[in-house]
Amino acid sequence: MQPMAKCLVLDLDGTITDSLPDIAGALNRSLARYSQDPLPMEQVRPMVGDGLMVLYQRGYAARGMVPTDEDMALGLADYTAHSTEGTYLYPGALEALRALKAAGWQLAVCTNKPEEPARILLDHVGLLPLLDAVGGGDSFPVKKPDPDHIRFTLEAAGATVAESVMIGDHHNDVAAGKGAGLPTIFASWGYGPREVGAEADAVAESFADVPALCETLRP
Ligand SMILES: O=C(O)COP(=O)(O)O
Repeated sequence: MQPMAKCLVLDLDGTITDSLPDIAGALNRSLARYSQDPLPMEQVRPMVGDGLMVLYQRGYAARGMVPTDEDMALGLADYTAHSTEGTYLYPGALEALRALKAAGWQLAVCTNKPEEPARILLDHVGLLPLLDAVGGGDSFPVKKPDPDHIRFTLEAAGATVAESVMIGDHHNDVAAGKGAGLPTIFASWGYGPREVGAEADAVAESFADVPALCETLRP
């Protein structure tokens, strides 16, 4: 029987792309509708990781407010329309992912960001053609830290848990990866606190480390 290809499952925000400026921008435009001062980017950073809806709830809570369903719907549409303006790939991402692909690895993104803006962003940075699946925060009935988000994404990629590795910068990524039975890599350049690295099987200091760590974790 043909062995299954190995698969690297990647988180998006804070792992592949620095998306914080556009996420904070959309949140602050939403708050501005209520004449609220913008939240500084450093205050928004730890609010990222549980999807856009939770981000809006956290951002509004910081101003003593609760977003309405309309705020959420407008926020998603506004973010989707502006998600590529100030968002960039982390250094070495394209090179590392091309190298893994050339070595026969499959690549899948598992993000809590809704699938539509995730695909727009991945297309914009030139990664979409390299990917075997994109599992967004609204693609399945669950999202990270639920391990099923990873399992469903792997299934969409035609890959198996037994041959896969997870990389992410957030506790949710490591927890979901471990819960699904994958070895995990902490992306130390992202938004997560350094302590998350202690929960993972390996720590990558930069994208250049990733191909070798994948081969070590799935020889
Ligand atoms: O949109 C978010 O809050 C986080 O998305 P991520 O899962 O790609 O980090």
